[in-house]
Amino acid sequence: MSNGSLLMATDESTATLKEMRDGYAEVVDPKSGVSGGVQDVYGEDTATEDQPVTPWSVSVASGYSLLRDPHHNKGLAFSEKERNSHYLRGLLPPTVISQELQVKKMLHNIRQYQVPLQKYMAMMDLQERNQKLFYKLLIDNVEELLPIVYTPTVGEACQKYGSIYSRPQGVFISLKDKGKVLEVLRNWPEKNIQVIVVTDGERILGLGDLGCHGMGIPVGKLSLYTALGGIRPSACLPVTIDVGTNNEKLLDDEFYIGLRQKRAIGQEYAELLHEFMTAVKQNYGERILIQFEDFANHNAFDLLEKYGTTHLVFNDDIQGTASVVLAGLISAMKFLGGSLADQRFLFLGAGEAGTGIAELIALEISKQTNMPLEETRKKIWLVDSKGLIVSSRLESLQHFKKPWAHEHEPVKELVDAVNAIKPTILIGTSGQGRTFTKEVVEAMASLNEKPIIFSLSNPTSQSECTAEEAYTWSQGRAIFASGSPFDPFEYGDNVFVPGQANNAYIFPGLGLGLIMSGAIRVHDDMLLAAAEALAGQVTQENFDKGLLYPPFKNIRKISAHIAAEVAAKAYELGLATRLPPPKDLVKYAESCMYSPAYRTYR
Ligand SMILES: O=C([O-])CC(=O)C(=O)O
Ligand SMILES: [Mg+2]
Repeated sequence: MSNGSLLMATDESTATLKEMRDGYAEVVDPKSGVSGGVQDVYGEDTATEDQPVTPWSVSVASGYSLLRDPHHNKGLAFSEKERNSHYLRGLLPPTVISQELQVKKMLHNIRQYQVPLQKYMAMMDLQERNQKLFYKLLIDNVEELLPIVYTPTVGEACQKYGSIYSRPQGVFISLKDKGKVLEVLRNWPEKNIQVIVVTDGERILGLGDLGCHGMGIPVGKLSLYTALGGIRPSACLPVTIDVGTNNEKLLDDEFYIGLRQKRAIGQEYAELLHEFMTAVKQNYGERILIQFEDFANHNAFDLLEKYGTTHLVFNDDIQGTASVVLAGLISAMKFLGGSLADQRFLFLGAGEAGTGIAELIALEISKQTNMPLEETRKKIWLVDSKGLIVSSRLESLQHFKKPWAHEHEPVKELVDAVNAIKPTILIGTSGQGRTFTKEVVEAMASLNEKPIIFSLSNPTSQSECTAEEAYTWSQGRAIFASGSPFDPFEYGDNVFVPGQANNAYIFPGLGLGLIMSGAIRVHDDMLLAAAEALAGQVTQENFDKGLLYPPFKNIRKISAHIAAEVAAKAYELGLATRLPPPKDLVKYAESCMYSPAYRTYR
């Protein structure tokens, strides 16, 4: 499966070919010389528990097996010549069609489904059947299909993963594999992995602990690595680390696919994670990119800190989200006037996304103004489940919240915090739907001519408010963006197109930039560079429609620009190992991108 050659000449396959020849010799009747018959040639029927057989197969990508190999299958698009030379004659109906027509047909089929989850399943099915067609369809129709393979539908898919499960995707590493993680990785058919997205399923989007069913997230994120960032599918590895789940509903669910036990914590957890991190580097080398995704706060920050100095790691929820939000704010400043240093920021939610964004904004302002970070942080306030984070709470705060405990009276409710802090920018990263109430949005609108409101929690059900609510309650004055997509909304004479402030804008380009430069570490300056590159792609025309981000339909071009800036930063910081640097980084990024066009088989 790993390459285009027809025969995989591994030691194993040579051995099995020999067995096949031996087996064949037995069925030739020595007297008549006639072969055939009903003999159990390979001893499979007569095998017993103590008489094992070899489950061998010969990996020749032709004929029937070619049609079932998702990397090479082209379905009805196999040409006459290919059908002749690859033993496909008769295995396909006579018509030969183009990939374009196949895309048209699939899109038509997918549109027939009323239920998004059915569309998701049809897409997953296509990915398993014909990988190039899947990516061609996704790339050519990214705005329509992103909400299917990604948020919000992927959230529902994870919630129902056990019921819709048909074929395993990615690599599952559970507590049972302790001591054998390297072996597990070696079972994966592809050897040249460049990027891993890994979750432990404890905080899937804003949906909480979904345990092993979190696998939908690494699978979805990596589809975007390929579709949006052009990383080859064979270089992408989705991983779920199963240490149990504390979700009682799942533990009682007969279709649950994971370990039925409470989550391992402490040393047991740390040891499995460490074995994984070590095995990954041992198996794939120093330049393998590991993206942590949807870990709970208590592990996410620790893992990033622990492995940030030894591995090429990046936490999408902390750093990717931070970079995309900063990009939106940079473009808001460009069009509204003013600078980030003039703003007051209030967050609802002080977890990975909230504190990650806050820190990157503080860093950017510090770079822009030469003010020390401790000072720029004071422009940023966070509210968590206990209210405004203030210095009187310092003792009891988790470590990642401490930098945000400023001098202030305690304030319990968000709306009171809005009135007390008077933010110009309100950002929701709480994972709690409907927390930007009418009162909150109205308070923002009474304080600001153009209130900037970001409802970032995913999927749509967890969004702090809807686009309609933000525009209506602010009388059409809000500059709004959300983590999950909302349709354009008509208000008065205007149609507002809400921006999607989702890390999907950043991680594919960031990943491509890291990979193409051979970077060995992720640096905060690369996140700033990515944010600036993304903001640089927003036009006046986009902004006039209410968009703080460029449309997703141009995402490959956008990713190439982000990749180029990230790679440039990697070279500048001395963190790149692919030398010498290419002359034109944007062109180089584009030239590295995977194409879903069919190849012609000789
Ligand atoms: O997956 C998404 O849509 C964005 C994200 O990382 C999250 O919400 O955890
Ligand atoms: Mg995430």
